[in-house]
Amino acid sequence: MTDKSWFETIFCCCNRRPVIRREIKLGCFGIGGAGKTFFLKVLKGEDPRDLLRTNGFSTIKMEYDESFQLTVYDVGGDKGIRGIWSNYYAEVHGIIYVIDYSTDETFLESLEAFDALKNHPHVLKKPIFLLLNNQNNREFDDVEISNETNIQPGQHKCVLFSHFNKYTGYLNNIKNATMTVEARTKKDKHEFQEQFGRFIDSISEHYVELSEGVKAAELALKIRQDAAKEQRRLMQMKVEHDALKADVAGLELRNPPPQPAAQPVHPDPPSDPKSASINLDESPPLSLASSTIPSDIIQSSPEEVTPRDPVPKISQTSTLPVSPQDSHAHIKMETPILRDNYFLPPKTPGRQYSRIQRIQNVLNGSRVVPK
Ligand SMILES: Nc1nc2c(ncn2[C@@H]2O[C@H](COP(=O)(O)OP(=O)(O)OP(=O)(O)O)[C@@H](O)[C@H]2O)c(=O)[nH]1
Ligand SMILES: [Mg+2]
Repeated sequence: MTDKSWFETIFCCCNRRPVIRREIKLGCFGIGGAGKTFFLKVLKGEDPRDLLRTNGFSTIKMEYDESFQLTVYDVGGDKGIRGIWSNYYAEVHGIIYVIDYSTDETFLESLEAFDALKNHPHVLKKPIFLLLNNQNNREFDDVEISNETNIQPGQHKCVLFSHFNKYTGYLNNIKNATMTVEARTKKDKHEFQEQFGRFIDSISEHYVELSEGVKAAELALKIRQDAAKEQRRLMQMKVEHDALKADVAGLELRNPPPQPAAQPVHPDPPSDPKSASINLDESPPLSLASSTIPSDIIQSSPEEVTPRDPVPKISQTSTLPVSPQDSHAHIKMETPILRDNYFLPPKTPGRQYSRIQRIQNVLNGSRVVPK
Protein backbone atom coordinates (compact mmCIF):
# COMPACT_ATOMS: atom_id res chain seq x y z
CA MET A 1 0.00 0.00 0.00
CA THR A 2 1.40 3.37 -0.96
CA ASP A 3 1.51 6.19 1.60
CA LYS A 4 -0.77 9.03 0.70
CA SER A 5 -1.36 12.24 2.58
CA TRP A 6 -4.93 13.05 3.62
CA PHE A 7 -4.82 15.87 1.09
CA GLU A 8 -3.98 13.55 -1.81
CA THR A 9 -6.52 11.02 -0.58
CA ILE A 10 -9.34 13.55 -0.59
CA PHE A 11 -8.52 14.69 -4.08
CA CYS A 12 -8.08 11.13 -5.39
CA CYS A 13 -11.46 10.22 -3.90
CA CYS A 14 -13.02 13.17 -5.64
CA ASN A 15 -11.14 12.17 -8.78
CA ARG A 16 -9.80 15.73 -9.09
CA ARG A 17 -6.31 17.16 -9.14
CA PRO A 18 -5.55 19.98 -6.66
CA VAL A 19 -5.21 23.27 -8.53
CA ILE A 20 -1.82 24.86 -7.96
CA ARG A 21 -1.64 28.15 -9.77
CA ARG A 22 1.58 29.98 -10.42
CA GLU A 23 1.60 33.65 -9.60
CA ILE A 24 1.99 36.39 -12.18
CA LYS A 25 2.70 39.81 -10.71
CA LEU A 26 1.69 42.91 -12.63
CA GLY A 27 2.05 46.62 -11.99
CA CYS A 28 -0.72 48.97 -13.19
CA PHE A 29 0.38 52.58 -13.81
CA GLY A 30 -0.99 55.73 -15.41
CA ILE A 31 -1.77 59.33 -14.41
CA GLY A 32 -4.43 60.06 -11.77
CA GLY A 33 -7.99 59.45 -12.98
CA ALA A 34 -6.84 57.59 -16.11
CA GLY A 35 -9.08 54.66 -15.20
CA LYS A 36 -6.64 52.08 -13.77
CA THR A 37 -8.80 50.96 -10.87
CA PHE A 38 -11.88 51.08 -13.07
CA PHE A 39 -10.24 48.79 -15.64
CA LEU A 40 -8.97 46.30 -13.04
CA LYS A 41 -12.42 46.06 -11.45
CA VAL A 42 -14.02 45.37 -14.83
CA LEU A 43 -11.32 42.80 -15.65
CA LYS A 44 -11.92 41.00 -12.39
CA GLY A 45 -15.68 41.13 -12.81
CA GLU A 46 -16.44 43.52 -9.94
CA ASP A 47 -18.70 46.55 -9.99
CA PRO A 48 -16.39 49.48 -10.95
CA ARG A 49 -18.65 52.33 -9.92
CA ASP A 50 -18.18 54.70 -6.97
CA LEU A 51 -14.42 54.42 -6.93
CA LEU A 52 -12.19 56.44 -4.67
CA ARG A 53 -8.82 57.77 -5.79
CA THR A 54 -6.05 55.28 -5.07
CA ASN A 55 -3.94 56.71 -2.29
CA GLY A 56 -0.60 54.89 -2.39
CA PHE A 57 -1.33 51.51 -3.89
CA SER A 58 -3.72 48.61 -3.57
CA THR A 59 -3.22 44.94 -4.36
CA ILE A 60 -5.86 43.21 -6.46
CA LYS A 61 -5.82 39.44 -6.79
CA MET A 62 -7.74 37.46 -9.39
CA GLU A 63 -7.72 33.98 -10.89
CA TYR A 64 -6.64 34.14 -14.50
CA ASP A 65 -7.08 30.48 -15.51
CA GLU A 66 -6.25 27.00 -14.18
CA SER A 67 -2.52 27.74 -14.30
CA PHE A 68 -2.11 31.33 -13.21
CA GLN A 69 -3.22 33.66 -10.49
CA LEU A 70 -2.75 37.40 -11.00
CA THR A 71 -1.50 39.78 -8.35
CA VAL A 72 -1.83 43.34 -9.61
CA TYR A 73 -0.32 46.35 -7.84
CA ASP A 74 -2.68 49.23 -8.61
CA VAL A 75 -0.48 52.25 -7.91
CA GLY A 76 -1.90 55.76 -7.53
CA GLY A 77 -1.17 58.12 -10.41
CA ASP A 78 -1.27 61.60 -8.92
CA LYS A 79 1.88 63.66 -9.53
CA GLY A 80 2.97 63.51 -5.91
CA ILE A 81 2.97 59.73 -5.84
CA ARG A 82 4.51 58.89 -9.21
CA GLY A 83 7.93 58.80 -7.54
CA ILE A 84 7.07 55.42 -6.01
CA TRP A 85 6.21 53.77 -9.34
CA SER A 86 9.79 52.70 -9.96
CA ASN A 87 9.80 50.73 -6.67
CA TYR A 88 7.46 48.22 -8.31
CA TYR A 89 9.10 47.80 -11.71
CA ALA A 90 11.57 45.11 -10.67
CA GLU A 91 9.03 43.07 -8.74
CA VAL A 92 6.55 42.46 -11.53
CA HIS A 93 6.46 40.15 -14.55
CA GLY A 94 4.67 42.70 -16.74
CA ILE A 95 3.36 46.28 -16.89
CA ILE A 96 -0.17 47.55 -17.53
CA TYR A 97 -0.13 51.23 -18.52
CA VAL A 98 -3.36 53.22 -18.91
CA ILE A 99 -3.14 56.24 -21.24
CA ASP A 100 -5.78 58.85 -20.57
CA TYR A 101 -6.84 60.02 -24.02
CA SER A 102 -9.75 62.15 -22.82
CA THR A 103 -8.07 65.53 -23.49
CA ASP A 104 -4.85 66.77 -25.12
CA GLU A 105 -3.49 67.65 -21.68
CA THR A 106 -4.13 64.25 -20.15
CA PHE A 107 -2.79 62.56 -23.27
CA LEU A 108 0.47 64.57 -23.17
CA GLU A 109 0.85 64.00 -19.45
CA SER A 110 0.25 60.29 -19.93
CA LEU A 111 2.87 60.12 -22.70
CA GLU A 112 5.46 61.98 -20.59
CA ALA A 113 4.99 59.65 -17.65
CA PHE A 114 5.07 56.63 -19.97
CA ASP A 115 8.33 57.78 -21.56
CA ALA A 116 10.09 57.66 -18.18
CA LEU A 117 8.53 54.31 -17.34
CA LYS A 118 9.29 52.45 -20.58
CA ASN A 119 12.98 53.38 -20.51
CA HIS A 120 13.57 52.29 -16.93
CA PRO A 121 16.09 49.42 -16.75
CA HIS A 122 13.65 47.21 -14.81
CA VAL A 123 10.94 47.73 -17.43
CA LEU A 124 13.07 47.04 -20.48
CA LYS A 125 12.64 43.46 -21.73
CA LYS A 126 9.29 43.08 -19.98
CA PRO A 127 5.87 42.72 -21.66
CA ILE A 128 3.73 45.90 -21.64
CA PHE A 129 -0.02 46.18 -22.03
CA LEU A 130 -1.03 49.68 -23.15
CA LEU A 131 -4.65 50.53 -22.50
CA LEU A 132 -6.05 53.63 -24.19
CA ASN A 133 -8.87 55.02 -22.14
CA ASN A 134 -11.02 57.82 -23.48
CA GLN A 135 -14.05 58.95 -21.55
CA ASN A 136 -14.95 61.72 -24.06
CA ASN A 137 -15.36 59.43 -27.04
CA ARG A 138 -12.54 61.17 -28.90
CA GLU A 139 -11.34 59.86 -32.23
CA PHE A 140 -7.82 58.50 -32.28
CA ASP A 141 -5.54 56.85 -34.73
CA ASP A 142 -3.62 53.69 -33.82
CA VAL A 143 -0.65 54.75 -35.94
CA GLU A 144 -0.57 58.15 -34.29
CA ILE A 145 -0.62 56.55 -30.82
CA SER A 146 2.09 54.15 -31.85
CA ASN A 147 4.27 57.03 -33.07
CA GLU A 148 3.59 59.17 -30.01
CA THR A 149 4.52 56.45 -27.57
CA ASN A 150 7.82 56.05 -29.45
CA ILE A 151 8.40 52.43 -28.60
CA GLN A 152 11.52 51.01 -30.19
CA PRO A 153 11.30 47.46 -31.52
CA GLY A 154 13.12 44.90 -29.36
CA GLN A 155 13.19 47.07 -26.25
CA HIS A 156 10.42 45.07 -24.59
CA LYS A 157 9.17 41.50 -24.83
CA CYS A 158 5.99 42.77 -26.41
CA VAL A 159 3.79 45.88 -26.39
CA LEU A 160 0.07 45.32 -26.83
CA PHE A 161 -2.44 48.11 -27.39
CA SER A 162 -6.08 48.04 -26.57
CA HIS A 163 -8.94 50.51 -26.30
CA PHE A 164 -11.17 50.93 -23.33
CA ASN A 165 -13.26 53.81 -24.60
CA LYS A 166 -16.14 55.00 -22.57
CA TYR A 167 -16.73 51.59 -21.17
CA THR A 168 -20.42 51.33 -20.27
CA GLY A 169 -21.12 47.72 -21.15
CA TYR A 170 -23.01 45.51 -18.74
CA LEU A 171 -22.00 47.42 -15.56
CA ASN A 172 -25.26 46.43 -13.93
CA ASN A 173 -24.55 42.77 -14.61
CA ILE A 174 -21.22 42.88 -12.80
CA LYS A 175 -21.92 41.71 -9.28
CA ASN A 176 -19.03 39.54 -8.16
CA ALA A 177 -15.95 37.83 -9.51
CA THR A 178 -16.97 34.18 -9.69
CA MET A 179 -15.43 33.34 -13.07
CA THR A 180 -11.78 33.32 -14.03
CA VAL A 181 -10.61 36.14 -16.29
CA GLU A 182 -10.08 33.69 -19.11
CA ALA A 183 -13.61 32.25 -18.78
CA ARG A 184 -15.10 35.75 -18.83
CA THR A 185 -13.04 36.63 -21.90
CA LYS A 186 -14.44 33.61 -23.72
CA LYS A 187 -17.92 34.66 -22.73
CA ASP A 188 -17.76 38.44 -23.39
CA LYS A 189 -15.19 38.53 -26.19
CA HIS A 190 -14.30 42.21 -25.63
CA GLU A 191 -11.28 43.44 -27.53
CA PHE A 192 -9.46 44.63 -24.38
CA GLN A 193 -10.02 41.21 -22.79
CA GLU A 194 -8.56 39.37 -25.76
CA GLN A 195 -5.54 41.67 -25.94
CA PHE A 196 -5.01 41.22 -22.25
CA GLY A 197 -5.08 37.44 -22.83
CA ARG A 198 -2.26 37.78 -25.39
CA PHE A 199 -0.30 39.86 -22.90
CA ILE A 200 -0.60 37.08 -20.28
CA ASP A 201 0.39 34.49 -22.90
CA SER A 202 3.59 36.43 -23.54
CA ILE A 203 4.40 36.46 -19.81
CA SER A 204 3.63 32.75 -19.58
CA GLU A 205 6.00 32.08 -22.46
CA HIS A 206 8.90 33.87 -20.69
CA TYR A 207 7.74 33.01 -17.20
CA VAL A 208 10.97 31.38 -15.96
CA GLU A 209 13.21 34.17 -17.22
CA LEU A 210 10.91 36.90 -15.90
CA SER A 211 10.49 35.12 -12.56
CA GLU A 212 14.24 35.11 -11.97
CA GLY A 213 14.26 38.90 -12.06
CA VAL A 214 11.17 39.07 -9.85
CA LYS A 215 12.65 36.69 -7.26
CA ALA A 216 15.94 38.59 -7.19
CA ALA A 217 14.03 41.84 -6.67
CA GLU A 218 11.92 40.25 -3.91
CA LEU A 219 15.07 39.02 -2.17
CA ALA A 220 16.69 42.44 -2.46
CA LEU A 221 13.51 44.02 -1.09
CA LYS A 222 13.47 41.61 1.86
CA ILE A 223 17.09 42.42 2.65
CA ARG A 224 16.29 46.14 2.48
CA GLN A 225 13.24 45.69 4.69
CA ASP A 226 15.20 43.62 7.25
CA ALA A 227 17.95 46.24 7.31
CA ALA A 228 15.37 49.00 7.78
CA LYS A 229 13.68 46.97 10.54
CA GLU A 230 17.03 46.47 12.30
CA GLN A 231 17.77 50.17 11.93
CA ARG A 232 14.40 51.02 13.48
CA ARG A 233 15.06 48.55 16.32
CA LEU A 234 18.45 50.15 17.06
CA MET A 235 16.91 53.63 16.97
CA GLN A 236 14.21 52.48 19.39
CA MET A 237 16.84 51.01 21.73
CA LYS A 238 18.81 54.27 21.60
CA VAL A 239 15.71 56.30 22.42
CA GLU A 240 14.91 54.00 25.37
CA HIS A 241 18.53 54.16 26.55
CA ASP A 242 18.53 57.98 26.41
CA ALA A 243 15.21 58.09 28.28
CA LEU A 244 16.63 55.81 31.00
CA LYS A 245 19.75 57.97 31.26
CA ALA A 246 17.59 61.07 31.66
CA ASP A 247 15.56 59.31 34.38
CA VAL A 248 18.69 58.35 36.28
CA ALA A 249 20.05 61.90 36.01
CA GLY A 250 16.73 63.25 37.32
CA LEU A 251 16.79 60.84 40.26
CA GLU A 252 20.36 61.78 41.12
CA LEU A 253 19.42 65.46 41.11
CA ARG A 254 16.57 64.80 43.53
CA ASN A 255 18.55 62.40 45.77
CA PRO A 256 22.24 63.36 45.53
CA PRO A 257 24.65 60.62 46.64
CA PRO A 258 25.90 61.00 50.26
CA GLN A 259 28.92 63.31 50.52
CA PRO A 260 31.58 63.06 53.26
CA ALA A 261 30.40 65.05 56.29
CA ALA A 262 31.64 68.67 56.27
CA GLN A 263 33.73 69.77 59.23
CA PRO A 264 31.69 72.10 61.43
CA VAL A 265 33.52 75.38 61.75
CA HIS A 266 32.57 77.85 64.39
CA PRO A 267 33.02 81.59 64.17
CA ASP A 268 35.91 83.18 65.93
CA PRO A 269 35.42 82.99 69.69
CA PRO A 270 35.69 85.97 71.96
CA SER A 271 39.24 86.78 72.88
CA ASP A 272 38.56 86.03 76.52
CA PRO A 273 38.00 82.30 76.80
CA LYS A 274 36.14 82.75 80.05
CA SER A 275 33.43 84.78 78.33
CA ALA A 276 32.81 82.17 75.68
CA SER A 277 29.22 81.08 75.87
CA ILE A 278 28.69 77.39 75.77
CA ASN A 279 25.42 75.79 74.85
CA LEU A 280 25.06 73.16 77.49
CA ASP A 281 22.31 71.36 75.63
CA GLU A 282 24.32 70.86 72.48
CA SER A 283 27.73 70.20 73.90
CA PRO A 284 28.39 68.57 77.19
CA PRO A 285 30.97 70.27 79.36
CA LEU A 286 34.50 69.11 79.22
CA SER A 287 34.78 66.50 81.90
CA LEU A 288 37.52 64.43 83.32
CA ALA A 289 35.98 61.40 81.70
CA SER A 290 36.00 62.99 78.29
CA SER A 291 39.55 64.15 78.70
CA THR A 292 40.61 60.63 79.29
CA ILE A 293 38.79 58.87 76.52
CA PRO A 294 40.47 55.56 75.90
CA SER A 295 41.86 55.16 72.40
CA ASP A 296 39.67 52.12 71.61
CA ILE A 297 36.53 54.25 72.15
CA ILE A 298 37.86 56.91 69.84
CA GLN A 299 38.59 54.37 67.17
CA SER A 300 35.02 53.19 67.17
CA SER A 301 33.47 56.64 66.95
CA PRO A 302 31.07 57.15 64.02
CA GLU A 303 33.51 59.43 62.32
CA GLU A 304 35.94 56.59 61.99
CA VAL A 305 33.42 54.31 60.32
CA THR A 306 33.42 56.56 57.25
CA PRO A 307 36.26 55.43 55.00
CA ARG A 308 38.80 58.12 54.40
CA ASP A 309 42.50 58.69 54.10
CA PRO A 310 44.60 56.98 56.69
CA VAL A 311 44.89 59.12 59.75
CA PRO A 312 48.47 60.25 60.19
CA LYS A 313 50.03 59.58 63.52
CA ILE A 314 51.08 62.68 65.44
CA SER A 315 54.33 62.59 67.13
CA GLN A 316 54.88 64.74 70.20
CA THR A 317 58.46 65.20 69.21
CA SER A 318 57.81 66.15 65.63
CA THR A 319 59.08 69.56 64.65
CA LEU A 320 57.48 69.77 61.24
CA PRO A 321 55.87 73.17 60.57
CA VAL A 322 52.23 73.45 59.57
CA SER A 323 51.98 73.22 55.82
CA PRO A 324 50.43 76.36 54.19
CA GLN A 325 48.42 74.04 51.91
CA ASP A 326 46.85 72.35 54.86
CA SER A 327 44.06 74.86 55.13
CA HIS A 328 41.94 72.52 57.26
CA ALA A 329 44.64 72.33 59.83
CA HIS A 330 44.97 76.10 59.80
CA ILE A 331 41.25 76.62 60.39
CA LYS A 332 41.16 74.04 63.11
CA MET A 333 43.99 75.64 64.95
CA GLU A 334 42.39 79.05 64.95
CA THR A 335 38.81 78.16 65.82
CA PRO A 336 37.09 76.37 68.65
CA ILE A 337 35.82 73.02 67.51
CA LEU A 338 32.60 71.44 68.58
CA ARG A 339 33.00 67.88 67.50
CA ASP A 340 31.79 64.57 68.80
CA ASN A 341 30.14 66.43 71.65
CA TYR A 342 33.41 67.71 73.07
CA PHE A 343 34.04 71.40 73.13
CA LEU A 344 37.59 72.37 72.39
CA PRO A 345 38.70 75.85 73.39
CA PRO A 346 40.73 77.85 70.88
CA LYS A 347 44.40 77.58 71.07
CA THR A 348 46.03 80.29 73.11
CA PRO A 349 49.67 81.20 72.42
CA GLY A 350 52.16 79.22 74.37
CA ARG A 351 49.62 76.83 75.70
CA GLN A 352 50.33 73.15 75.53
CA TYR A 353 47.85 71.05 73.60
CA SER A 354 45.65 69.05 75.87
CA ARG A 355 45.24 65.37 75.32
CA ILE A 356 41.70 65.91 74.07
CA GLN A 357 42.91 68.39 71.51
CA ARG A 358 45.45 65.91 70.25
CA ILE A 359 42.72 63.29 69.96
CA GLN A 360 40.64 65.83 68.09
CA ASN A 361 43.42 66.46 65.63
CA VAL A 362 43.81 62.77 65.08
CA LEU A 363 40.09 62.50 64.30
CA ASN A 364 40.33 65.40 61.85
CA GLY A 365 43.31 63.91 60.18
CA SER A 366 45.19 67.15 60.40
CA ARG A 367 48.92 67.33 60.68
CA VAL A 368 49.04 69.99 63.38
CA VAL A 369 52.10 69.79 65.43
CA PRO A 370 52.16 71.51 68.78
CA LYS A 371 54.87 74.03 69.27
N1 LIG B 1 -17.87 54.82 -17.47
C1 LIG B 1 -16.56 54.86 -17.40
N2 LIG B 1 -15.98 55.56 -16.40
C2 LIG B 1 -14.64 55.57 -16.32
C3 LIG B 1 -13.82 54.85 -17.18
N3 LIG B 1 -12.54 55.03 -16.80
C4 LIG B 1 -12.56 55.83 -15.75
N4 LIG B 1 -13.81 56.17 -15.44
C5 LIG B 1 -14.22 57.12 -14.38
O1 LIG B 1 -13.09 57.81 -13.93
C6 LIG B 1 -13.00 57.72 -12.53
C7 LIG B 1 -11.54 57.62 -12.17
O2 LIG B 1 -11.09 56.38 -12.58
P1 LIG B 1 -10.12 55.53 -11.67
O3 LIG B 1 -10.14 54.15 -12.19
O4 LIG B 1 -10.43 55.71 -10.24
O5 LIG B 1 -8.77 56.27 -12.00
P2 LIG B 1 -7.34 55.82 -11.51
O6 LIG B 1 -6.47 55.77 -12.72
O7 LIG B 1 -7.41 54.62 -10.69
O8 LIG B 1 -6.93 57.10 -10.68
P3 LIG B 1 -6.02 57.16 -9.36
O9 LIG B 1 -6.48 56.10 -8.46
O10 LIG B 1 -6.24 58.53 -8.84
O11 LIG B 1 -4.62 56.97 -9.82
C8 LIG B 1 -13.79 56.49 -12.14
O12 LIG B 1 -14.40 56.64 -10.90
C9 LIG B 1 -14.82 56.39 -13.21
O13 LIG B 1 -15.97 57.09 -12.82
C10 LIG B 1 -14.49 54.11 -18.24
O14 LIG B 1 -13.88 53.46 -19.06
N5 LIG B 1 -15.84 54.15 -18.28
MG1 LIG C 1 -7.13 54.14 -8.75
